[in-house]
Amino acid sequence: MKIAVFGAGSIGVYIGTSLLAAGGDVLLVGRSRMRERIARHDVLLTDLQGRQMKVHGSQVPYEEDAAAIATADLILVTVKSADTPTAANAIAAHAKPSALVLSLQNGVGNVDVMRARLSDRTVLGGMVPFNVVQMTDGRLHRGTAGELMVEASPAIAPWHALFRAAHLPLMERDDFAAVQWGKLLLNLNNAVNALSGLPLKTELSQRAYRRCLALLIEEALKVLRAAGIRPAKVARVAPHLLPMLMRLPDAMFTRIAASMLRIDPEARSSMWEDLQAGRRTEVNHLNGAVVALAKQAGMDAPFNRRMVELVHAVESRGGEMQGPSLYRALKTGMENGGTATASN
Ligand SMILES: NC(=O)C1=CN([C@@H]2O[C@H](COP(=O)(O)OP(=O)(O)OC[C@H]3O[C@@H](n4cnc5c(N)ncnc54)[C@H](OP(=O)(O)O)[C@@H]3O)[C@@H](O)[C@H]2O)C=CC1
Ligand SMILES: CC(C)(CO)C(=O)C(=O)O
Repeated sequence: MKIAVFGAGSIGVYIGTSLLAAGGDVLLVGRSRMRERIARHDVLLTDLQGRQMKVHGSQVPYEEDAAAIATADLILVTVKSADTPTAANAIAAHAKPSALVLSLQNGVGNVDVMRARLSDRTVLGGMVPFNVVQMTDGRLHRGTAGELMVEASPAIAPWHALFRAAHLPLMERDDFAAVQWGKLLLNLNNAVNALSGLPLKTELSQRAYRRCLALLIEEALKVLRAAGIRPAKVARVAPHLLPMLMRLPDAMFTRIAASMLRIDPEARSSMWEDLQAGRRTEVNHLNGAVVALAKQAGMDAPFNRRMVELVHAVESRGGEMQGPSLYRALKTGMENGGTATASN
């Protein structure tokens, strides 16, 4: 049974190569940059537990033509959210009708986007709790822990053994919308992290950045409550405790929330990687999803709205923001509703 990874970047190559090394028949579909990188460096996967795995580049099937997914029985979609419509169109054009499509993306809207375009196929949601960064030395480094979650379905049954063999067990969840919102609350840190320019651990160790995150999560929790959505606990801390924990002084946070800082010092958010690569970010699909849900519920979400503006300003002009400036900029948005500018 064949697996195609559609959008082989950080997550796609990490998961695809892990499945390949575990004996899976895997094909990666992506861009020339990654194909060349794999040919040059092989694929070296490392993680925070010190595990290392090297797969020779010549053993990693990598195609740039989407038509290569034609023989796949499982298609893992690992493009960024803005590319989901293109991925769905390619699947509609080339994949077997029986192929199972599994989105391993952040955000709450990708599965619906694909289902709308692939109404005759099975499309499931998946959630990747851990972080993978492309290091300058060619490694793909997993910097946090956690198990993959997937929407419960009989269609996933044939794939459990392979994922388990690849040290990527799949946890089936009946409450998948809640899982996605639970993950999205954590992803509100992606923008804070990207604007900080710092590794996740350094950023989260600074109260000024955590206070920004507390504003964003607290607002999102209010919006979710108004919309009747209960986010699931997808990490060690329950969602409603996050704002209080984030606001603790550094010494207390380090002690009480030690598990949240169990992050490799090199780990960064995927949005930081986008800014570094000069790509558009997923901010519209993360903080923007809170703003959109607020609108549906007849509310406003000014902190998340402001965050979307700040990230767009940095996407076009570059720059980083220190914690206190970012906090002031979020609060300014609340008070004035003005247009964001990136500053220090
Ligand atoms: N990185 C992480 O640690 C985590 C990421 N996620 C989520 O996983 C998803 C993937 O993230 P990540 O792996 O970081 O993203 P990447 O940008 O590293 O990988 C996506 C890849 O897909 C390529 N791509 C886009 N469109 C196409 C297409 N039509 N055909 C072929 N290739 C295409 C992109 O190329 P190009 O950019 O050149 O278009 C890019 O190389 C996102 O939703 C992210 O939020 C979830 C948890 C952790
Ligand atoms: C794992 C996590 C939460 C790390 O920030 C992530 O989802 C991302 O980088 O997109």
